[in-house]
Amino acid sequence: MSAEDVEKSSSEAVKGLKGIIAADSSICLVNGTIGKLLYRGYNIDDLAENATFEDVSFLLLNGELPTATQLAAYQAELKQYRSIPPELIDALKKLPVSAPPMALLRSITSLAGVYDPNAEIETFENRLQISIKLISQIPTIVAAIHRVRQGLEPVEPDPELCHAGNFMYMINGEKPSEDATRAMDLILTLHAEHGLNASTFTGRVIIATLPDIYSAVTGAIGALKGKLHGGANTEVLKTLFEIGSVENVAPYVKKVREAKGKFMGFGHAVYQVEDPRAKHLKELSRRLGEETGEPKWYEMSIEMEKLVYEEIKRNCNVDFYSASLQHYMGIPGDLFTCIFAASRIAGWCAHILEQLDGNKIIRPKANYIGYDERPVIPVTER
Ligand SMILES: CC(=O)SCCNC(=O)CCNC(=O)[C@H](O)C(C)(C)COP(=O)(O)OP(=O)(O)OC[C@H]1O[C@@H](n2cnc3c(N)ncnc32)[C@H](O)[C@@H]1OP(=O)(O)O
Ligand SMILES: O=C([O-])CC(=O)C(=O)O
Repeated sequence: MSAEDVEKSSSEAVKGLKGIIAADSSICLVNGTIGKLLYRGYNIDDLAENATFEDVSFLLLNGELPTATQLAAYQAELKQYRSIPPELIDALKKLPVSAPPMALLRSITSLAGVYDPNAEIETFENRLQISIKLISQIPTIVAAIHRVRQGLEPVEPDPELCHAGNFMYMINGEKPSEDATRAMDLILTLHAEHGLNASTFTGRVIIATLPDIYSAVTGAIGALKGKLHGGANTEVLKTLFEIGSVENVAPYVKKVREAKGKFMGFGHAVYQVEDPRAKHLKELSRRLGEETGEPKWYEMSIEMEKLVYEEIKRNCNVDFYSASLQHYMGIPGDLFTCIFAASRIAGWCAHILEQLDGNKIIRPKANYIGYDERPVIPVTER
C-alpha cells in the first residue's frame, strides 16, 4: 500500500468529535451519565448555594476558591477594570442597532483587543490580567449594547455594587433589589464553565496558534452565538411567545414532532440525564413567576418539559429555564446569549490559560473522501 493509499484509508471520522478526548484539563468535570458537574472539584449545587460569581470566576482562573483577602483584592481588580474605552462606545453607536446583540458583542470584543495596549504581551501575568479585564468588561459591553440599541446612553459602572448587581444596574439604569442581584449572580455562576463545549473548544483551538486572548474570546463568542449552543436560550423564549398559553403547548409539541423539528432548550451533547443546573433555574423561574403575578411562562415551560420528554426522551438543558427566568427579570430574549457570554467568559479564560500551559497546536485530520488526483482541464474544454 502506498503512503497515499494509507492517507485515504484511515478510519472513519467521529462526527462532532463525540467522546474524543482532546485535552487533559483540571477545570471542570461533566459526568453526563449521572448528571454531575464540578468546577475544580466543587459541585455546582454547592457553588450555587454558597458561592458568588466572583468566587467562581476566581476559582476557575486560579484553581482554588479565594481567601477573604484574595477575594477583596480580586473584587477590587474587577471594579477597577469595569469602565470600557470611550472608543468602544463610539464604535458601538455607529453599528446597526438592528444587528443581533451577539454580533455586536463579537465585534466590540474584537475591537477591545485593538484598544488594549497590552493585548500582545505574551506573559502568563499579562494574560491573567487580560482575563480578569474581560470578565469585568464583557458585562459592561453587553449592558452598553442593550442601552445603545434603545437610543439610551450607557450607564457608568457603580463601584459600590458587586459584579452581578452592577451588571443589572448597567442594564436597567436602576439599582437592583437584592433578589434581582442574587438571580443574576446565580445565572452567572451556573453558566460559567462546562468543559470542552463548542465555544470553549473554539477558544482553545484559536489560542493554541498563539494569537492574543481577544482573538480566542472573539471566536468563542462566535461559537456561542449559534442556536445549537448558547443561542438556544433566545430561541426558547421565541418558542414560548409563539405558544402563548399552557393549552397550546401540546399542539405545538405535536406540530414540531410531525415536522421532525428541534425542541430548543432540550437535549445535550453530554447529559443523558437531567442537566444539574436546570433545577436551580427552574426553581427561580417558579418563584419569579409567582412574584410577578405572571406564572404562565413558568407553567408553559413545565408543561413543555413534560411533553417533550414523553416525545423524544430528552431532558431540558441549561438554556431552557434560563429563558422564562430572564424574561421575568425583564431581560429581552435576544440579550440572553450575551448574558451567557458574560458568564462563560470565566470558563473560556480558564481554558485559554490552561491551553497555553504546555501548548500544542490543535490540528486534527480529515478522512479524505474526495476525488483521486486529476488533471486541470483547460477552461475552454470544461
Ligand atoms: C449551553 C448549551 O449549548 S446546551 C445545548 C443548547 N442547544 C439546544 O438546546 C438545541 C436543541 N438541542 C440539540 O440540537 C441537541 O440536543 C444538541 C445539539 C444540544 C446535542 O446534539 P447531539 O450531541 O447530537 O445529541 P444527541 O446525540 O442526543 O442527538 C441525536 C438525535 O436526537 C434528536 N434530538 C436531540 N435533541 C433534540 C431536540 N432538542 N429536539 C428534537 N430532537 C432532538 C435528533 O434526532 C438528533 O439528531 P440530529 O441532531 O441529527 O437532528
Ligand atoms: O457542554 C456543552 O456541550 C454545552 C454547554 O456549553 C453547556 O451545557 O453549558
